[in-house]
Amino acid sequence: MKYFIIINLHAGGDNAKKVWPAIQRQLAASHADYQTLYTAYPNHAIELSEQILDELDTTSPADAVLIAAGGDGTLHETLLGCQRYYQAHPHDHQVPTAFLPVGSGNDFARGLKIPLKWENALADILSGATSKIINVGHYVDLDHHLEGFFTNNLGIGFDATVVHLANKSSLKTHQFFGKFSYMAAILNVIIHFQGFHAEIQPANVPEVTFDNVFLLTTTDIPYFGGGINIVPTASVFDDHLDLVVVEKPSLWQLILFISMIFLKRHLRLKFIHHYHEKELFIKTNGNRLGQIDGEELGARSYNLKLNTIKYPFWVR
Ligand SMILES: Nc1ncnc2c1ncn2[C@@H]1O[C@H](COP(=O)(O)OP(=O)(O)OP(=O)(O)O)[C@@H](O)[C@H]1O
Repeated sequence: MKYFIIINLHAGGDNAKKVWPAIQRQLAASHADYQTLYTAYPNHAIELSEQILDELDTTSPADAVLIAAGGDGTLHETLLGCQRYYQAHPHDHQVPTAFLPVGSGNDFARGLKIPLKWENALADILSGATSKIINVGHYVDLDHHLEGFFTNNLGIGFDATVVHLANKSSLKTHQFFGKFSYMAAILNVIIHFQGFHAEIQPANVPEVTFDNVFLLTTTDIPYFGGGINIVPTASVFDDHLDLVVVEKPSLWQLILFISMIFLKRHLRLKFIHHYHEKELFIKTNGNRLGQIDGEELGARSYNLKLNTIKYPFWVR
């Protein structure tokens, strides 16, 4: 196997930089044939994966594996580059991507049961993993004729507002206080959040309208927000997406929601709506923040079509 590692040394509040020498030692001890590409700026992993696939197209080694080393953002960018490349250059054999989790949230690794200890994750990549088809979330912005992908989730409302506030916090990059910036952001959003209007159109089901939405998240994996088990049954191995709509809860409903999440029974609550669909249409009103795999989408109204596309993933 020839491994192409795209590493974001800044992932996990520079955790990737700290562990990179040890990763290189494990690669050498395993006699792995690899090449490293370092991301130099945000979104660089998109270009790097396109560049690798372009080079591989001329040499076409069938035994190549791309490794995204970083957090969920680095994986998102790497897969986005792959999708863009193969959309422009359709190919019978697509190079699989693996994930080495050295970031902070690592929801994708949790969702696919990839070991959170990078030593074990790397050992799996180097031996035992094979190429398996996963279903990556795909959205089309119907108003702006744009499209994109998500490996984890696409959220409008509560989760996106938390991401936005945490990103603005001066504590974000601090190894210890970074976690508190998220907690402070969550508390702030819960107190001040104004519900919004949303129309949902699942395939083959009549349109549903909600007037006071708190959280509207479409997920490809069970987790969001750094380990919250929002849809325990969600899986990238089926071609469905899971949508969770939470209407603005009262204080006691919020306490109930949080407690039931721990029991994995929150989806039975009356003010929570769960859809498991191959295709979804979502329309929201007003200036609302959105997030995709933990990255901000901006504040606007959304008019989206969502489904999944298939991609080979290198996993045990
Ligand atoms: N050289 C760089 N300098 C600054 N930012 C970078 C660089 N390379 C990548 N980035 C950006 O760093 C951001 C965070 O990366 P990533 O999501 O992988 O780590 P994380 O936030 O620690 O992990 P997680 O998303 O799992 O919480 C991404 O938006 C990415 O574009």
